[in-house]
Amino acid sequence: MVKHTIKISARLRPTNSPTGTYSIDEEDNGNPLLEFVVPHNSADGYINNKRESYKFKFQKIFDQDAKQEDVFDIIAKPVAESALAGYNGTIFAYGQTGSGKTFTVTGGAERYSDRGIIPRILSYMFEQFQKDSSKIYTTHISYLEIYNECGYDLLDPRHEASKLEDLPKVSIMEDADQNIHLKNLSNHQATNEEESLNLLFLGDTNRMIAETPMNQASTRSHCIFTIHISSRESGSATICRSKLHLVDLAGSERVTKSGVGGQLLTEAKYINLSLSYLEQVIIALAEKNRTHIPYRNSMMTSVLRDSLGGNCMTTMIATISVEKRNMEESISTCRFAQRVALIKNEAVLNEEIDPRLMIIRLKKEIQQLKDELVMITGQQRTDNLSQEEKQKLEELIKVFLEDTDPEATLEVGADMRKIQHSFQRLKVTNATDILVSMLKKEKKKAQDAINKLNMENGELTPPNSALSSGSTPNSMSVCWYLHRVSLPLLPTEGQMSFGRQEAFEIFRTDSADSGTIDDNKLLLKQRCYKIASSFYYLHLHFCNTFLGVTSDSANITEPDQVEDKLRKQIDEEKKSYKKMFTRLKGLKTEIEHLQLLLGKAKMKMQKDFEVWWSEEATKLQVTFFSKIPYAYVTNAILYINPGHNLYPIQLCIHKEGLRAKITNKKSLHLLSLVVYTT
Ligand SMILES: Nc1ncnc2c1ncn2[C@@H]1O[C@H](COP(=O)(O)OP(=O)(O)OP(=O)(O)O)[C@@H](O)[C@H]1O
Repeated sequence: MVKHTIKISARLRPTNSPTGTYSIDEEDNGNPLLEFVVPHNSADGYINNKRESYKFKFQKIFDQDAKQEDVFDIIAKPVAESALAGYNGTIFAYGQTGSGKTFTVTGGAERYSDRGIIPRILSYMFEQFQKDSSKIYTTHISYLEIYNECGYDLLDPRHEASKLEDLPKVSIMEDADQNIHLKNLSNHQATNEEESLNLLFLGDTNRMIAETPMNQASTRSHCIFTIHISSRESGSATICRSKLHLVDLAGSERVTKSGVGGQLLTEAKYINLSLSYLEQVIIALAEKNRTHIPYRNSMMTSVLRDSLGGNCMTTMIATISVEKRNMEESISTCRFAQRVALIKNEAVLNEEIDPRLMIIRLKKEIQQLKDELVMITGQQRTDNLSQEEKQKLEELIKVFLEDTDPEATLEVGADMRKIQHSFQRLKVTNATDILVSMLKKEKKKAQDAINKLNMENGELTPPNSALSSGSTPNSMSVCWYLHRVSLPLLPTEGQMSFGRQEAFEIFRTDSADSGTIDDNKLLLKQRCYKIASSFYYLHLHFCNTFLGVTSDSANITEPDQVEDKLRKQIDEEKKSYKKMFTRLKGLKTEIEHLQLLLGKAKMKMQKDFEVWWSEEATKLQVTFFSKIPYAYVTNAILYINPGHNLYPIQLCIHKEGLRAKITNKKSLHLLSLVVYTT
């Protein structure tokens, strides 16, 4: 990774007109200063009558007599070299109309020596490709024009026959890794310098064709000529990919000063807007701790995102007209450059593995290793073990498993197939052991639970526990009551979504009312046991009494004595029955009351939950989703963490954006939001 700030240089356009006062001080520690001197209180109406001198530091200043060759050597060559080494690069020219941007980037039309940065870079690159026989280079070229915030492919062959407005527009697509892809922008392979220059001229011609006196696109559009380079050492699966953007921006003069109207005013507004967005991005990048950079505001900043504050070696050339009348714009251009100089970029080597070549290489390596193995062992190995080999191995494993010596080892030799087979076998054996022990544990747990239940309800549970044996007639009643008591508070499945149900469960446990509900449930359970056991005793007692009465009656001889005894017994039973009946009636009332209380608590909890649920949903919407335009969102999953597990909650898309509902404030944490964009 190479960290650096964007390099800035200035180029002054030669002129025969009267110039303002300016000077270049080369002596400032290798960073020359460009100074403009504006007369104090000038009658010419200069912009600022308070200051006289404006100084700007650059890495390099090219005076009026500078040659195209010098500009290439000092500015463009280092960027081209790093692009060849696999780093992205950008060179962009910024300045007012007529200050020499196109001359610097593309070149003058008259002399060969006036060739600009692009043809010189192409020439240099193909020369380097030829010199370096250790690598295979591939070059593709694209040429994009941005006019009135719309992108056009300057290499589209339909340019000749169609108006600019009728051509398909280039649009920006962004992938999951926020990489920019340009739809409708063609990429043309160039195998030599000539082909690449032809593409450059084709693009420039198309740019000119679109021009009319009213529509001088060259002045009012931004152009990005991109060279895509990929290189690979022969035999290597690693591919190096880099992009080199060469950018000729539209004139930077202000609308108010340009004195235009109609179509030209509209264009000027667009230019000003996109340059102002560029300025905003640059200001944001220069600010410390700024997290949001408004790249998406304009097409140009979106395309140049990597070049500004990203993975790129970037250089800016400020083209300056030193004519007296252009002083204001020149100072403004220099100010812009000073801000750009603060931006830090981190260029990384763009290497990737070609999977196709990697597979071929690995296959070759495997075959070599196999051959070596055959040579060493003297045995030709197949992919699978033979039947005989398997049988021998099984015997070895059996002996190993049966060996009680903890130090015992399993010797299968240096054969991966045998090692894998042995592991597989041991895994199966181990899994069976684990399953058996799990089953035993579960069985014990179940038995313990039954015993515990019996002990807890010992006084109420009848002898020969109805719960465990299920053999007495009363066990039915006990089970029925238990079942009724343990009815779930949650609405049934289907009434609530999975996430909502989970949320409600956690809300319920964390709720202040939850204790009361649980207490009531316990009480209700106890009452139910009581009523069930009372029924049981009543039943037993009745049977015993009846049996006692009938068995005793055989020994009684005196009818009136028998009658008396029976009457007394019946009276006793009546009393006892009445007592029991009153007790049961009380218990029934208590149970009914408890059930009502439970129902009420359940309703209150559900209501509280609904209020809290909608409050949280609104909060969440405001916090997380208000910034996501619904048009970009097709689907989203929110992961929440109730307790220890992750639960995805499906979100719904509404007209005004995304809506998500999230649960319990105490124990749920928002972990991540996955948004799939169109
Ligand atoms: N360094 C230079 N040497 C000689 N001629 C130059 C130089 N710079 C610019 N010119 C000439 O000045 C004129 C305007 O330059 P150019 O078209 O490059 O300006 P520009 O900034 O690209 O303007 P626009 O914003 O309209 O595209 C052209 O005729 C060009 O040849």
